[in-house]
Amino acid sequence: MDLSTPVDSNFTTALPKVETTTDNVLTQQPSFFHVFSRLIYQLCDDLDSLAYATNSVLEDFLTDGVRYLELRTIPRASPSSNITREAYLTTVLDTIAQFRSRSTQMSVYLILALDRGKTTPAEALEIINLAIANKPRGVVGVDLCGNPTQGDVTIYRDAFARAKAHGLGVTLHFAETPTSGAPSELDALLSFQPDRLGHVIHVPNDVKQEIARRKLGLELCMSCNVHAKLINGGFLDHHFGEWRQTDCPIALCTDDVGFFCSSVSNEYLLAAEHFGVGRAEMLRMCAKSVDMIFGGEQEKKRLREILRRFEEERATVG
Ligand SMILES: CNc1ncnc2c1ncn2[C@@H]1O[C@H](COP(=O)(O)O)[C@@H](O)[C@H]1O
Repeated sequence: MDLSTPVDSNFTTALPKVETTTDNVLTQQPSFFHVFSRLIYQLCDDLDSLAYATNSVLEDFLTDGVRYLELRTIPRASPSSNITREAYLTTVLDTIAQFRSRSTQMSVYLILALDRGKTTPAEALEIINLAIANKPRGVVGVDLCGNPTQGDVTIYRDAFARAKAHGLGVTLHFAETPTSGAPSELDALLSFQPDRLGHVIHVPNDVKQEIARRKLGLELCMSCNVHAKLINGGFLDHHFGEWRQTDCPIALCTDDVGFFCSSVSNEYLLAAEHFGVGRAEMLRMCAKSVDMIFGGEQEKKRLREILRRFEEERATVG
């Protein structure tokens, strides 16, 4: 059922299921962000494991019925294993290239992320330069992620300006916690002129209006926000209910399948179950989400055609 969804994902999808507590993942840091630095990155610190994980993620999304994927990763050097940032990125891009040569059903692109609080301004520029250099291999955008309770986002102003100047899409993790929903941070992030925002949870009314005015693409992660207790309440209380009333295109995303154990198709099912999103609205939402992809006009055309055919076939079936 899921046809054309830009997906914010992590390579954790390929790793064994990691149990988390149901405490707030951001205040209970050891249960979430530390799992990356203390467990996942140690399990996945050689290029063979990285290629294996990347490939498994791609196969899983394909099996789920995804037809367009934007995968996101922080290109990380692992000095203990002599892996440079470049080697990490080359391995991911090589794996994507091999996947493309086997399967044309699902288009795959890559977004490179900066890890707030960890990435220095100089490293940020290095990552942006890598993104620019690898546009021909399918890098389409850059993101700011990481622990939202850490770091000053304004140090990345030059990096995002450079990314935009070189035609990369900009998406930002936005207002995941009350602290990272402070007006000064949100103003700074919006001044980077992002194309899309992820999460958008703790947003004051005036900022909501600005986001709606700009019609920014929203990457919403229902399972993540509910299970990680980033929002108060359950699925019915999720801000998807509010954003779907605006003109912003929405893509339902998985965030971390490895943590939250929910595929993209399940995220769409959750929207149907909890918010009564029917077939017509679902199709409209998917069609609108095509406008927010970073993969370019040809991809948009392809996705619109897939949606058109899907609609036609289902109409014929009855
Ligand atoms: C609520 N969800 C989230 N919010 C913010 N940052 C997140 C995140 N989930 C994951 N990350 C960030 O992505 C990194 C994993 O990147 P790779 O895939 O290893 O490249 C984690 O270290 C974390 O900082």
